[in-house]
This record gives sequence, C-alpha cells and structure tokens, in this order.
Amino acid sequence: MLSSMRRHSLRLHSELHRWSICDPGNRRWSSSDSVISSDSVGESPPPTAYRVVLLGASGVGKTAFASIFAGAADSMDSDECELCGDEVFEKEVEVDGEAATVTLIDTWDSELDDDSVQDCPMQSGDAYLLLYSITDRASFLRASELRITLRQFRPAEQTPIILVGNKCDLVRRREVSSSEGRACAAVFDCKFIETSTAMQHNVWEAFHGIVRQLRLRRDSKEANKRRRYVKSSTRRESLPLKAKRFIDKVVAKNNPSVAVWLKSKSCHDLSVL
Ligand SMILES: Nc1nc2c(ncn2[C@@H]2O[C@H](COP(=O)(O)OP(=O)(O)OP(=O)(O)O)[C@@H](O)[C@H]2O)c(=O)[nH]1
Repeated sequence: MLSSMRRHSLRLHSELHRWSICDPGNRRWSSSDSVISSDSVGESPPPTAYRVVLLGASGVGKTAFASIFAGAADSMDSDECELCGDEVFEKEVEVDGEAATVTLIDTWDSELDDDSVQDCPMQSGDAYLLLYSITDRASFLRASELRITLRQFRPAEQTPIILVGNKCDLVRRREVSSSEGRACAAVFDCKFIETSTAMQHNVWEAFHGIVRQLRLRRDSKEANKRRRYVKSSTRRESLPLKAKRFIDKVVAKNNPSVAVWLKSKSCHDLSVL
C-alpha cells in the first residue's frame, strides 16, 4: 500500500516537472493526469485540476496553510492528500458539489531578495494565495511588491489571486487593518480574506474561494467562446435586431438582479468575479 502510494507520488512529482513548473502556457490538468490544452476548451471537458501557489514573506504562515491543506492538523498520517515532494501537495476537494483536484505549491523561497530568480513559482500557478501577516506591516508591503511582480507574469483577469491577511487571531498585535487589506486588494484587482491558521479560521474558505474563482473564469471563458460563435453565425444581423439587443442590454442594466451582481463585485466575496 505504502509503496504503491510512493510510486504514485513519484509519478505525480515527475509529471509536475514534465508539464513544467516553468511552462508559461495556459495548460491544465485533466483529473486523469493528462495534459489538456486550454485552446481545445469546448472540445474537451472543462479542467478540474488546478495548481495553486502560496506566496508571501517569511513567517506569514505559508507552511501552516499548507499543513492544514495537507490534513496535518487532523492527522499526521493522512492519506487523503498525496505528498509530492516536501512542498507540493495534491488533494481532491469538493466545492459546491463539484470535485476539483488542487495541487498546492509551497516552494516560494521568502529568504531570496531577487524575485526574478524565482520565476518558476511565479509562472507555474493557475491561481495564487498571496499571504501577509496582519501583525507585520513589512509583510503587507512585501505582498504588494509580489503582486506587482506577479502581474508581469500573469494577466490579472485570467489568474485569480486572493490577498490573505493571516494571523487574525493576534488581535492585539495587529499592524494592518482589515480596511487597508481590502483597499489594497481593490487596487490590485484581487480578492481579500483574513485568516488564522492557528484557529483554523477561514483557511478552507480561502482554498474553496480560489477554486470558485478559477471556475468562474473557466465558465466565463466558455460563455465568451459560445458568444463569439453565436456572433459569427449571426453576423448579418438586421438593424432592428441589433437595436433590440441594445435595448435588452439597457433594460438588463436596470434590472435589480444585475444591479445586485454589480454591487457584489466586491473583493471580499470570493464567490463572484
Ligand atoms: N498566532 C498565529 N501564529 C501563526 C499563524 N500562522 C502561522 N503562525 C506561526 O507563525 C510562524 C511562521 O509560520 P510559517 O507557516 O512557518 O510561515 P512561512 O510563511 O512558511 O515562513 P517561511 O518558511 O520562513 O517562508 C510559526 O511559528 C507559526 O506557528 C496564525 O494564524 N496565528
């Protein structure tokens, strides 16, 4: 049993290297470990496997986050989570009734000053959890720097990022207010959550939130594709039809449910884009 698990881990590890931590392409895993191209979305099933990278200054709680993900808090011998190397974890999670395979990558070396030498973690993620400690203002500033570096590698609209203010249990030592965190997330066009790994507060909300963000982008990508197809097949649209579509859009904007959607486009709601 153990040796077969180890074999699986090794296979997975080499697989990770094969589709490459350094591959900037938009490839995705299928749940059967095979690589599928995002170009073929529409013909192949939508992706259900995601790589999530932990970033942040030293001591903000990345390892603690990874431990909770790996199940160390429940049991030191959890076989729900495959350990693929010391800092890469794979786990099947169910979010909103749909399964997803999440590979959590905790390879960021926070001791290195030069971010550019660490382009692998920067490029390898489908999504990022950008951690700081609410008790350490320097780590908050570092998170901003990392966000800027990340922007050079990953376009914001395609790659979900959640800014995570960890250690929120340490109320008396707080150096960064929640509103500062929220404002920073709004400026950097990412989501925001405060967590405590010590209290296991909001940690799974962050993991589930990142899966939701990935799915929202996946779904809107597919919807756009469908829309483009419909558009190309109705290119010779008559003027009255075009006018009707325009009116429909105006009406939709005044529709209360659309207004709610626009309002909820706030950075602390991890279940909307
Ligand atoms: N009170 C409190 N302590 C925490 C929390 N998260 C992590 N810690 C503690 O903070 C210290 C650093 O946590 P790590 O998980 O090692 O931080 P890291 O980001 O992996 O640090 P590096 O490995 O240096 O990059 C440890 O002593 C943790 O126990 C939290 O939510 N609350």
